[in-house]
Amino acid sequence: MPAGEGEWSDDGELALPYWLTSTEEAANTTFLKMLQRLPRLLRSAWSLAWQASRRTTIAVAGLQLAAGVASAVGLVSVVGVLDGLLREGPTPERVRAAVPSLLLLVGAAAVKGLLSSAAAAANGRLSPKVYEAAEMQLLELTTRVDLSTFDDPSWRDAMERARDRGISAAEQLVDRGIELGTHLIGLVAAASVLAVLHPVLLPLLVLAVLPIGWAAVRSARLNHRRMLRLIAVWRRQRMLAELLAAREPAPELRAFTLRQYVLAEVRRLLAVSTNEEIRISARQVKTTLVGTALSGVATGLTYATLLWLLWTGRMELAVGGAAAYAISMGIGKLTELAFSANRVFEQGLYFADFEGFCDLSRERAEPAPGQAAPPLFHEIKLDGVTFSYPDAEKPAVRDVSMTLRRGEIIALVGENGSGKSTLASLLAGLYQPQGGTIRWDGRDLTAYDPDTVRGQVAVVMQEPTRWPLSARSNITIGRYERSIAIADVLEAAKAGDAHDFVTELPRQYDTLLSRHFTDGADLSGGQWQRLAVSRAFYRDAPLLICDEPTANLDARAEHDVYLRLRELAAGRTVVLITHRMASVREADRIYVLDHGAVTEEGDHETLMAAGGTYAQLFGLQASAYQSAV
Ligand SMILES: Nc1ncnc2c1ncn2[C@@H]1O[C@H](COP(=O)(O)OP(=O)(O)OP(=O)(O)O)[C@@H](O)[C@H]1O
Repeated sequence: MPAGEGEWSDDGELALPYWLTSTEEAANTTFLKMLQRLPRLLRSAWSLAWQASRRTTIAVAGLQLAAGVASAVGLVSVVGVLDGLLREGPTPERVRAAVPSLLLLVGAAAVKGLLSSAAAAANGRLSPKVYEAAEMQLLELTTRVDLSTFDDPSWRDAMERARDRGISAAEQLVDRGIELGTHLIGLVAAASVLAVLHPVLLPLLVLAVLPIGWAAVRSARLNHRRMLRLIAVWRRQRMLAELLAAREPAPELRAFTLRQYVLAEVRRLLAVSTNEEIRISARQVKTTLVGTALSGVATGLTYATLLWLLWTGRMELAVGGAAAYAISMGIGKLTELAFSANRVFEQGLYFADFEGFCDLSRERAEPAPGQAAPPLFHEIKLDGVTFSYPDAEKPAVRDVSMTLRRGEIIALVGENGSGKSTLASLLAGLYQPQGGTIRWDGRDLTAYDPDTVRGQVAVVMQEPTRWPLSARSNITIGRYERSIAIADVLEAAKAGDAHDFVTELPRQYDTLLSRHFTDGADLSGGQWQRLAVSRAFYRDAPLLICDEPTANLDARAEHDVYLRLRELAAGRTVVLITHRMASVREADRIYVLDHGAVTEEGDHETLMAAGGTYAQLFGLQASAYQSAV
């Protein structure tokens, strides 16, 4: 904050954080729109089940529907029993008349019991498979989108929604779809009986259940809207909660006595979601109350009509008894149907999020032209390359032209945020430029399958990922598909200066590098970096990009790595990003970046003689060293 200009106010964020407003898209889905989409969603969920296991899907659907039919037969036979017992005549005769229906009832109940158990067993196998298929589909699409999509917050929100509820919704939708079908069969049975007994009872029955259905659907939509509104809050709260519980930030949290600050932020976020949940829950209770009251009135009306029919002699008592039973069964079935339709509707909303995310990710998937990049190249040429991150106002790299030849070491220097890492990512084929071209031996990179381009590049990232694998795997994942020769692993480890400390680990190369597991070990920042350098050596690619490979290294290790880089550069192209000016001295060509553009270019002597930014930066570091001695 500029001195003397007051204090930053964070009231704005406390009132309505900017990351909350992005979720204001909240539930534009109307009931009718959703109803139209439901058949398609049910189809997609079923196709996931189909992919997961055809036989189990057929078994589950067949058994459940057969159980539904058995239950319907049971219902009809109860009516037969009542009809037999309540008819006029001597009691033994009435009992005899009821026996066939009674036997049918018992048989149907037994068959239904068997079928339901078999269906439950089959479903027990199908559900986890659907979950697995949905999870795999999500991960496959997530890892196929181009890297810049990860910088797009709306895509990440969509991913969060899909992960949070969407995957389980796929599983649920399959289950609920079957349930809906089963209840539909039961309802058809009850309704047919009623229609036969007296047609006027049927519409009254529907009237009794409509309010419950309305309340259930409204309540489901309230829930879904709540999720849409809160998803960004949950995401942030989870991120902070994970930071509070993770090992890596634990020292900084304590060193800066940040505990109270972060806890207060988590509390604030939890309060936002708790208040919203309480608000929604109150609205849901009101909705259910209205639905149940209206339904009660309509049920009363139905029974009143039945009494009226009996009173006026329009219906016989025997039929009246059966009708009373059918009404009660019908209301039961209709209520079940309304609830399972509601569950389908609710899960459909979440599954629509899953489908939406999958569609979005398919749109953002990297184009993969069939042609493979050449295994070797002589020249990489950038021509007017420009790149902006999603939603960024200014390009991170603008109008950059440069040529990199085989055997050269090229250095990129510049202040923080000047675009060096972004340019390196473009060179590595991680991002596609929005303007200009990157050519390998005259061929535009976009003509090649991006994975095959990356296959020719080894990158040492600024913050290498700390893979929770063994030390050996941390090196060999550089070319995981290659069969592992011990000599190659040792050579790469020695080249990256990792061999010595790895041999001091409790299980040497087999040591698991994660403190989260028993017998796991953790490394220092510099040791992780040495492993990353070894991984890049092991990858043995014609283009090596080192984004501050020595930031965490001690002076001797740094010196050794640069010596080896020189050796490695023979026959390869090395791009080096570093703030240590002494290390770039040896580069064949140095590019100075400022606000994404190249402002100076040449070897060390040329740039020193030019007396520009490079000479200034170099002079600053050299004088710092000199004054220190
Ligand atoms: N993932 C991202 N999403 C949005 N903007 C980004 C992202 N990464 C970098 N930027 C922005 O792009 C610009 C260039 O960043 P870049 O990381 O390329 O700079 P750099 O020169 O490598 O910096 P440093 O020396 O600090 O590593 C910066 O303004 C930065 O804020």
